[in-house]
Amino acid sequence: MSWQPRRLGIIGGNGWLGRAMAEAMLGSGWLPPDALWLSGRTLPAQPLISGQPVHWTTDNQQLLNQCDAVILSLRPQDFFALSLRAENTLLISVMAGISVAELSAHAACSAVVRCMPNAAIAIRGSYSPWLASAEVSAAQRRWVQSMLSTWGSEDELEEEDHLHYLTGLSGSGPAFPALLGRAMSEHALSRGLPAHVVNRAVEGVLVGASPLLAGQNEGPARVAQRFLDYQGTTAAALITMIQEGFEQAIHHGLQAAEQAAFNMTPETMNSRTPDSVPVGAPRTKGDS
Ligand SMILES: NC(=O)C1=CN([C@@H]2O[C@H](COP(=O)(O)OP(=O)(O)OC[C@H]3O[C@@H](n4cnc5c(N)ncnc54)[C@H](OP(=O)(O)O)[C@@H]3O)[C@@H](O)[C@H]2O)C=CC1
Ligand SMILES: O=C(O)[C@@H]1CCC=N1
Repeated sequence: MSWQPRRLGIIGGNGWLGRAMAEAMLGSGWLPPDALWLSGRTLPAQPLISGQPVHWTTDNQQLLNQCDAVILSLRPQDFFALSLRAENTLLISVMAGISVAELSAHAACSAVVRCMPNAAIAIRGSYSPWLASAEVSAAQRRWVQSMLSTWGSEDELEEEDHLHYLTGLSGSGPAFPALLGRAMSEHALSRGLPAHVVNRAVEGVLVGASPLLAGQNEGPARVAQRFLDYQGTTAAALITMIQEGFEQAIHHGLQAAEQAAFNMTPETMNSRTPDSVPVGAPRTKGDS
């Protein structure tokens, strides 16, 4: 038996992720535009999604009344201020750190899905792990899987702790190669190389070479080991990076993200302002 909502809504539809999800679902032809409702606190300057007209509203309750499945895509710190009654709705949250129990209690709703996509939805390359409350039927789960497939790949999880962990690893993950690229660019520029060459060299590494790690190939640990065994210039770089704490820094970063996901309170949410820890100039305990 299959399950199909009459209409799908996205609360926070004009945000970074909300719009990307909508573009993926419409752009792939998976959802017709008249079956999509989007809401925001303000109406968008560009209302078309994938060049097609959809329903926009600033009234979340109107959206809830129209839709049998609703994605919550607002910032976690805005969630508890949201007035929501979604008794007969399949509620799907992409919000970091808000648990199934919190979603269910705040929205008066028992059929709840949490999933954690990432910014690669924009190119339909997101990895989106997800989990569902017991009240979500097998048919609804299959529908969720087919929706997530329009964003990229997916896996159903059994433990919410794993979703908290993956919020850091894969949800935040697209930022990590970007940080690596930034560090490489800064070093090359400081050595006087032309900016256009630096940009193309870094892009060649991050975008051109990453498919070497894809699916059926060797996997990152084997690739790194092959270069270490080669004992050439690459090994010189890798050994120094490892000795300087590269892997430890990654492990600590993933742990920090996991803790942030576990510890989503209005206080902690508002404390990570962009200039509390500037990228490229990490603060240590002694800094003022
Ligand atoms: N960005 C990412 O890479 C990822 C984000 N996430 C999660 O996705 C969620 C959305 O993130 P993101 O898209 O980046 O955030 P944005 O800030 O870009 O978008 C959030 C949107 O929510 C809207 N909004 C806020 N309050 C309300 C409300 N009461 N009613 C309706 N709309 C509201 C805002 O609309 P307006 O502008 O009109 O106020 C805004 O467009 C977050 O919970 C985040 O944890 C998960 C994985 C990856
Ligand atoms: O940085 C964030 O909080 C969001 C959630 C996971 C990825 N981006």
